[in-house]
Parts: sequence; structure tokens; C-alpha cells
Amino acid sequence: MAGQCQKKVEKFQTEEEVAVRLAKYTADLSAKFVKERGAFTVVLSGGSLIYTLRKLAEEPYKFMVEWEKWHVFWVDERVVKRDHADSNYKLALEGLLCKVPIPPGQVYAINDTLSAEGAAEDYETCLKHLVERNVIATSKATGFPKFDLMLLGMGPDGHLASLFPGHSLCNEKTKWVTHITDSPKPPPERITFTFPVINSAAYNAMVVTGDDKADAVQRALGNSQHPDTLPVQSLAAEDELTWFLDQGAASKL
Ligand SMILES: O=C(O)[C@H](O)[C@@H](O)[C@H](O)[C@H](O)COP(=O)(O)O
Repeated sequence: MAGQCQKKVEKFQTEEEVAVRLAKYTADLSAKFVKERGAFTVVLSGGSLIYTLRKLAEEPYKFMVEWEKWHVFWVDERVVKRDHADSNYKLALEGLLCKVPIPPGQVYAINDTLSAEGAAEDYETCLKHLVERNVIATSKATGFPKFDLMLLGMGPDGHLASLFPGHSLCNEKTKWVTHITDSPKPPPERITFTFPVINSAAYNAMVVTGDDKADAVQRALGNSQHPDTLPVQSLAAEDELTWFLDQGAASKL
């Protein structure tokens, strides 16, 4: 279950207003971490989040953010080639990364020549090297890597990353990165960060827009008496978890 982190909920009328707020939120955290530790480790998900991040690549942030200090990771990735239409890397590249000057060596895509299991192990090894160099911080509380910010989305079924309702991967306690070959959301083969890593992030932002997600938002943030726990209900952060909702997503709160 979620720990005792600070939890905030920010509601907006439209997706456009969420996008404006999310750009400022991300730019402010970038400035904070660059000042404090000389780097900013940012974890992206796939899906609609990348579209909602679009204003970061516009003025004033395009020229204000210290992009050369960014290190970019994926909370989950589909096991497909990087130029495949399903690739989360390709989505982020076209939606954000090709528009801003992040050094290519600081963008950590998965190895797309490996199996799902191999790609997960390879990604975990990559993270371990970056932790050794203190590019990625370590959580004093849990010993897991402590990313500065994860920008997350949620599916209508209450999944986040590739952690789906009722799936045993939700209970992983040791691995940093794991794989799935039977994802209910296509494509079936994916790698994903585990809850111990996700919940050790300093800041987690859960960005949810659209009324098809209102039920899962209600389960997570409202007074739901439902007997089952959705993956998203286990989401926490070491410092602060913020939910960004538009009117549709918040319509059942
Ligand atoms: O690879 C993926 O499928 C994503 O990383 C996934 O975890 C996504 O964040 C949610 O499914 C929400 O996606 P939407 O915002 O598009 O509904």
C-alpha cells in the first residue's frame, strides 16, 4: 500500500490547462534539482502523457530549462524496435525530445535487440551503473534508486507503468525493472519499473485526463468501498505525489 508521502490533487477545467501547469511544474523541479545536484533525472511513461507535456517544448521553457542536465528514462517500454509505431521512445522522441537539446547520451532507451527478459535485465544494469556514478540518487529510506521526477499516466483500468490489475508484477519487491509477456494492453511484451522503484522517486506526477478514467480516479482518490485495490492505489513518492486532473477525470470526485 501507499506510504505516508505528501499527496496533492490539482484539478483543472481542460486538458490544455493541465498541459500549461505540467510544463511549469516540470520546469520548476528541473531548476530545483539542477541547483541541488547538478542533474535532473526524469522518467517518462507512454500514452497521452507525452501529448500533455507538449508545452515544455514551447516558450518560455524551451529556452529556460537546462536541458543539458536532463537524464531521461522510461517507466515502461514496449519490447519493439525504437522506430516501431508502438515504441514509447519514438513517441517521446517525436513529441518532446527532438525539440529540445538533451544530449543523446543522456536519453536511456531500452536495448531493442533483446528479449523482454533480456531488455529488463539490461535496463536494470544500466540504472545500477548510473546509481554508482550518482547520476541517479539513492533513497536512504529504501535503498532503491531515487529518481527526481516520474511523469506517469494511468489507464482506465487503474494500471500505471505496465503494472496491471491483478498481475503478480504488482507485488515485486526486489527487482528494479521487470518484464511482462502477457500485457492486457497491447503490445503484450513490455518492460516496467517495479513499485519499490516508482515509490522511491522524490516526486511522482500522475497526469490523468478524460472521463473514461473517472471511475479509476474515484477509486484512487474518492471514498470508494470497492474490495479490490487498483495498482494506482499503491502509488506513493518519497517526497511528494501530485495528481493532475482535468474536469473529465475528476468528474466522479
Ligand atoms: O506504455 C504504456 O502503455 C504506458 O506507459 C502506460 O503505462 C500509460 O501511461 C497508460 O496506459 C496510460 O496511457 P493513456 O494515457 O494513453 O491512457
